Amino acid sequence: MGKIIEINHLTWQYTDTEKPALVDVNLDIEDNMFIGVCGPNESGKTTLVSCIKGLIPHNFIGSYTGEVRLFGKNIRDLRAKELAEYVGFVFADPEAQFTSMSVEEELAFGMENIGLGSDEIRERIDWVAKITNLENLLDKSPYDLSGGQKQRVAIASVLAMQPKIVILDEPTSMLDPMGKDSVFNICARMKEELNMTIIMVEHTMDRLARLSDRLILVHNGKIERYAEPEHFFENVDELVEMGLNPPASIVFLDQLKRAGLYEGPMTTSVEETIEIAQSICARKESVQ
Ligand SMILES: Nc1ncnc2c1ncn2[C@@H]1O[C@H](COP(=O)(O)OP(=O)(O)OP(=O)(O)O)[C@@H](O)[C@H]1O
Repeated sequence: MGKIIEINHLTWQYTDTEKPALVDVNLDIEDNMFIGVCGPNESGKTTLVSCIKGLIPHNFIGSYTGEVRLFGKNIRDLRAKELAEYVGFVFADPEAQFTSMSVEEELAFGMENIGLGSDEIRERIDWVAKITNLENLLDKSPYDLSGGQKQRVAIASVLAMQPKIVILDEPTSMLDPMGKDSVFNICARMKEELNMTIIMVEHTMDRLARLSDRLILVHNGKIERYAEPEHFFENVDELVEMGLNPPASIVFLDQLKRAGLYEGPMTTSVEETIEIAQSICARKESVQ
């Protein structure tokens, strides 16, 4: 698997602000990964993903040093059309993305903009509507849908463009638990079945940690940690100090470690955590 995103010594400061929002960021992301991005408020998460989408520096004013490369090409040299083919972006507020009066038109919009033919557009609409379970809503106004349905429309319109990378910035923050589940499930399928690279900024750590191949911790504009979940959660105290809310299974295993009852690796899987707890109980019973 090759690197598809490379960030080298990236520092970015929005104009008229006192300090850089990102400071000397270095990051490599490989193909077909699910990357979870977490960190406290105002730490630089949205800024980081905006740099990967090329919104920074193309659409913002500020000072930019270092470089971001997508598929080996400097993002500064990529045109809007190429960027749209490489990277799709889903916002927290799906309505911010809507431009049409029906779901079907909404899904077609981006494809019409890049000049796809009507047969290709029809085929892709049917394909994304199936994946995101929107088949019965195509003639509805996107504004009349539930929060979860709206977010599925936003994701479907990004999927229809078939980008290699999909970035989602707090996509579930406005959704109820069912809406959250459906967004997480669709994103998992996008990675597994469509081989996309998913980068998700998210505060719901439990679900994010379970799906992610790697987690990034952004703190004060820097990448403080970039690791597989098992290693990411090794020092729980430090994460809590930095404003994170680790998943319940991690907090539980950390307590077992402190009590001298467990020495193995951390896991975010509920099933594995139960097995660990059961084996500790069995050990204790056999000693008594
Ligand atoms: N358009 C902008 N103009 C000026 N400063 C900005 C702009 N957007 C973000 N910032 C500043 O950059 C820093 C990082 O903000 P950013 O939105 O990237 O953080 P975040 O981790 O995504 O926050 P949150 O979790 O609250 O959404 C903050 O200090 C913020 O005030």
